[in-house]
Amino acid sequence: MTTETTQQMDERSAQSEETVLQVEHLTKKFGGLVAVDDLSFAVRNEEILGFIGPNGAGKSTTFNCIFGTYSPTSGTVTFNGDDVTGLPPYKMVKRGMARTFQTFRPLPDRDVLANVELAGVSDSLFTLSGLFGQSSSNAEAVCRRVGLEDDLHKMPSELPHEGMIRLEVARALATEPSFLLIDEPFAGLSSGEIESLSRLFRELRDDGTTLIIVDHNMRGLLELIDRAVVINFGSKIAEGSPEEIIADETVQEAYLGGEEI
Ligand SMILES: Nc1ncnc2c1ncn2[C@@H]1O[C@H](COP(=O)(O)OP(=O)(O)OP(=O)(O)O)[C@@H](O)[C@H]1O
Repeated sequence: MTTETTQQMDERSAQSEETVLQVEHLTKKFGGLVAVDDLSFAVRNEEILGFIGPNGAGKSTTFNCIFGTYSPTSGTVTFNGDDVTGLPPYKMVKRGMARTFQTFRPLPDRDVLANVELAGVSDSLFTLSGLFGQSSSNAEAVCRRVGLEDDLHKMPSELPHEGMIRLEVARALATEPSFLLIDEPFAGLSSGEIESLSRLFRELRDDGTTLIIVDHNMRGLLELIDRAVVINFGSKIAEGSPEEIIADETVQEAYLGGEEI
């Protein structure tokens, strides 16, 4: 039997402290279809992890199992050291996780500021925080944070596409998360817009937020992320730095047939 040295124990402890999200042997079946198949990966504190895979690979299903929208068929999700498998989304939000949606969901009849304000107010605090104007000043700060300071009183429909994405991010940030799941932020954006949004994600990371960014193609993503996990048919096919991912033959094969790396 080998005995662990103090140095090894310190290293192991430092590693586990670094891990904020651990997905282990996650499987999600829809009837006979295995959408996520025994998937394991970890997300480290204050990194931007790219979660990449072709269309239908199982990215949204994994995302939904982490955030509690779906209960996994089997496997576990550990967040900040606690087993959170199957906890509903509102409990995940209370624990510091937030997400954006690919399909925008702002309240169409409220302006930008009100949308962010309402996203950040928990039911029990609604009246109290409204009374003291607390939620409004927080919401304004969040809008400034994401670059919507000149659009506070615009209706969502008046925002350009990039503005809508920023509003989605602001609504997620209004809950003061330490961990942010971002779903396909770059679809339909120009290179300049991708660069500017990437700057925001980097700033959030540098301020202490951990991010997972999901996308089916890698345009814009590889310059932004610290590491990537690539999945196909519900299973992990590669994990590593952007350089390692680009050079990976299995990834290249998965992306043959029209998908862009
Ligand atoms: N609620 C559901 N019921 C049945 N099948 C589902 C459900 N959600 C997803 N699937 C199936 O699970 C598989 C993985 O889908 P998922 O949406 O997770 O992939 P994805 O990688 O997010 O794809 P995309 O990039 O197109 O969003 C697909 O075959 C999909 O049809």
